Amino acid sequence: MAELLSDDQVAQALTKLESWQQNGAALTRSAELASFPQAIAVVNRIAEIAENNNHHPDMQISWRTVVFRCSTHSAGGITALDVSLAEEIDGVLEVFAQTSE
Ligand SMILES: C[C@H](O)[C@H](O)[C@H]1CNC2=NC(N)=NC(=O)C2=N1
Repeated sequence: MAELLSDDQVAQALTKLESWQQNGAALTRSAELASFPQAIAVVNRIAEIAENNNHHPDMQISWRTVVFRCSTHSAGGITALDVSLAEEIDGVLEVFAQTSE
């Protein structure tokens, strides 16, 4: 089972996850996409990644804005799996940001 990260380890991870913050037992970020269809495309791509990794974020869609929340339910907090998932989410968002310019 994935081990909970210490506060220092979370802080260290956040130095490389500039769009993310810690909210209690989760890492969270918000992203505004170019359109609602783009937001749905991002959610679908991340769903594929999450399913492949068997580690799933919470995703709240509000028109073009998606809020992501990464926490390891089985551990009750933030683990390395959440840091990796946040990095993957940032990668997807970078691809969609470039295509919408
Ligand atoms: C049975 C299945 O492997 C587990 O429920 C997985 C699925 N996806 C998961 N996702 C997240 N974020 N946390 C988990 O503990 C988790 N567990």
